[in-house]
Amino acid sequence: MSTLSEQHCATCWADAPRVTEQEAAELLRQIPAWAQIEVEGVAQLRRVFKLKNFAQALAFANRLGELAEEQGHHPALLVEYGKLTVRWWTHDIGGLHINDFIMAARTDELCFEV
Ligand SMILES: C[C@H](O)[C@H](O)[C@H]1CNC2=NC(N)=NC(=O)C2=N1
Repeated sequence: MSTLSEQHCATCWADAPRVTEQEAAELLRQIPAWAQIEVEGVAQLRRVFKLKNFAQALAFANRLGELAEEQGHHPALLVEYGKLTVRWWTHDIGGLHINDFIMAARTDELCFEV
């Protein structure tokens, strides 16, 4: 089976299943720099990338935005001086889908982290 970062997001329907706890634990092992968090009852993946300055954080955010548009799956981004906080979850199902793990892995591939 291909690694997460080689996969593409599938169209996710409103009735698509969330990943199970067991599946999430297995998938998280493939993206060890990410944490699974819960925000207002919604499971999400989060990573804080350390960058040189604001310009680099913004450039990373813009590149990630291009990838999100290509894949039709979009993150929550917080751009700060020297930091970019990225969160992935699937709004349509109110939780985590395999697409979120794919996009977390593909985010790592883009990383300009210093
Ligand atoms: C119509 C459009 O494809 C959908 O609303 C997509 C857009 N991007 C998305 N991104 C994320 N993270 N979750 C979604 O459920 C989602 N849905």
